[in-house]
Amino acid sequence: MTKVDHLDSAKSWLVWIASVCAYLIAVTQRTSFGVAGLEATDRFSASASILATFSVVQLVVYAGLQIPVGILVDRWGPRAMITGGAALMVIGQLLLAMADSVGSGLVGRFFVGAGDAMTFVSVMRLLPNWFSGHRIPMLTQATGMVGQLGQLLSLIPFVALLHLWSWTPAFLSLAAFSVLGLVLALVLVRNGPRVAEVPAVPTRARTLLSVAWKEPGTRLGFWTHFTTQFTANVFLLTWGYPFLVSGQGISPATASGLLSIFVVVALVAAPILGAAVARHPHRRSAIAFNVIGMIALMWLVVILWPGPAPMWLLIILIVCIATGGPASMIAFDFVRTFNPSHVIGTGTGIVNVGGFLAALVTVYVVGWLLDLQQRAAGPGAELYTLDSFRWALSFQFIVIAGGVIGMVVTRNKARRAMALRGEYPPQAERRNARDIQER
Ligand SMILES: NCCCC[C@H](N)C(=O)NCC(=O)O
Repeated sequence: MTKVDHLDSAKSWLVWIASVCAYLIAVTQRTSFGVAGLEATDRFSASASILATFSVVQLVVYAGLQIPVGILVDRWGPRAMITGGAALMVIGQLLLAMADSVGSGLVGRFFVGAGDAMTFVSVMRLLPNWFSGHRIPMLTQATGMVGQLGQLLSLIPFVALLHLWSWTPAFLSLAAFSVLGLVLALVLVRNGPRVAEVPAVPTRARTLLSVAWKEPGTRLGFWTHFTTQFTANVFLLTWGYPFLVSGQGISPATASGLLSIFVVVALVAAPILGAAVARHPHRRSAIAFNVIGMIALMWLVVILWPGPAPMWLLIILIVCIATGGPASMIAFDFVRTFNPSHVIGTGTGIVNVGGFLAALVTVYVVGWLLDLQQRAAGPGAELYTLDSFRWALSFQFIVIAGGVIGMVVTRNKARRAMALRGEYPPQAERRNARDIQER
């Protein structure tokens, strides 16, 4: 087999399908605790803030492990990491199934977060090993899209099992589901010839990190992920539901319906963005800027709207925020195309911190601003009012502005580096410029 014969082969598709299934299973484990909130409150006699701690622990573990995981993917290969991640999730869900105190529950959730953190970066790392470049933008989007369906498995069959069988058997079945991920990774996932034939490249963690970070394209990816994805996370993970119900005054059932738009938009927008990125690789940042601009504009309109916003406006807002999810996958395309292959895992890990870091900071600051306004309004004041949400959610503009500055600065640096290598402006633009000069 020559170096590229294996690309886009039947085996490539088999490896991709198996690894995406492992990612879908990881997303199911990730989202399972969120849908078991009421049962968890009973089981652990927990308050709302203790329940929130479970989510925060998981997010912190996930974001904190991205860079070490990325480095390990480059050193050990994606297969070992996906298998190890599935094994950790089995342990985590077994612990959670047996847990009867907050402490033991948190340890279980820690293992689930750690295993989950090992999966996505590894799946992304497999793509350039098994597929040719023109297919990767679409496959990147498809990976994100299929993975998110794991959320539906939590929402429907897992919730049904929880009600039918109660806590322990339901979480044991999640552990069994992760065993399936482990077996799939062991039996079907292969790192691919490129990884197997790696020449003598440096594998010291510090070297991998420094090579990936020094590449402006990696930092462009970081800021792109940071800016495109965080508003969706903030909305879905914490503040969307109270903003819609208590701020905008819509019913809980309608609010849940509005939140489900996220899944639909992800399914529709992902192939469109994947095709756009594949056709116009030199317009990737412009595509991301357009999505960010739409999100910022719609938030501005909703926040400035006198009184509660009409339903059509809320729907447009949610469609724009939700498009940020698939748009964030552009960030991983930057990593792949700007970095040498031996640091793609490390670069992907760095980039994947972006959106989750921005979301963690924003979730916290929005909560803090809501509390602050309630205290300032005096005793008996309501925590969630439309006006307090307006001010608190405006913090997102600061994060967006910071992210856009990061993107512009790193994009310029990346373009300068490409120009030095004679790769920028792209050929078509160079041809146009020559034609104009010759006329
Ligand atoms: N269709 C939306 C997919 C968004 C995925 C997201 N950009 C991401 O970074 N995912 C990482 C993960 O571990 O799921």
